[in-house]
Amino acid sequence: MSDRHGDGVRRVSDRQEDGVRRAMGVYLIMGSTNVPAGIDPEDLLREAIEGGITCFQFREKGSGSLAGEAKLELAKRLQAVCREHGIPFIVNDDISLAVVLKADGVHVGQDDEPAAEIRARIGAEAIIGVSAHTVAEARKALADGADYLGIGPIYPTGSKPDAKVPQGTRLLEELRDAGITVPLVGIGGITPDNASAVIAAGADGVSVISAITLAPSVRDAARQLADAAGIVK
Ligand SMILES: Cc1ncc(COP(=O)(O)OP(=O)(O)O)c(N)n1
Ligand SMILES: Cc1nc(C(=O)O)sc1CCOP(=O)(O)O
Ligand SMILES: [Mg+2]
Repeated sequence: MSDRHGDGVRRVSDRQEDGVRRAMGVYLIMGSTNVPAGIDPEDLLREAIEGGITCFQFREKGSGSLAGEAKLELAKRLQAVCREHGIPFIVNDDISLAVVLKADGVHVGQDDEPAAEIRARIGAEAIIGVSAHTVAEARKALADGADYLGIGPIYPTGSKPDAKVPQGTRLLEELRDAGITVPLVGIGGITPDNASAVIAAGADGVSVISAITLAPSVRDAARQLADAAGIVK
């Protein structure tokens, strides 16, 4: 841990921050409800990794999602695939699950547990991602110890019924103009066609659900997003 930004807040070390920045490149989010019928989530994840994703978030949420033992089993299977390939495995919302699995990190929103409390539960080395929709929310998340920020929705999304109004790339630009240097990832309605605009606005990467999970070729979609994000293999 280090107080590299001189603000008294403990975050992952400089070396880890470089790793987090790289991991933001193409950040796939998926739970069982995002996977087309007849496809094994593990196979979809493997194909996305072949295509070049750099981070994975397990987000088991919404109508028809798994709970209890079934959720735990799916999370373990997907974490094993990530481990095989050196891809960070991040858990959405469910801090207890992240602790049980010794996940690489968690992602939380404004209505979830504050980052400062999460750090004490998941340990010094784990990555904490926080969603922010304004510069003020971003500053608060960073003061609480967030290691990266998820900024969205950039474009309209069909994957999150309670998503806020899309705000384009404006906040990414504002955050960089305000001197905020932490890793940022754009989210919401991002596709291979618009991903480069998100990077040009200051994001270190793009986070997607449907652009990969619903693509005719998962591998090609991941590869196109990696190209748009400027990822050099
Ligand atoms: C990378 C990333 N960015 C933003 C979100 C959204 O988180 P949140 O606002 O908590 O909403 P839910 O995903 O929990 O519905 C995210 N999950 N990942
Ligand atoms: C999980 C999530 N969070 C968002 C936010 O704006 O915070 S948008 C979103 C869904 C992203 O899915 P897709 O890539 O299919 O648009
Ligand atoms: Mg959340």
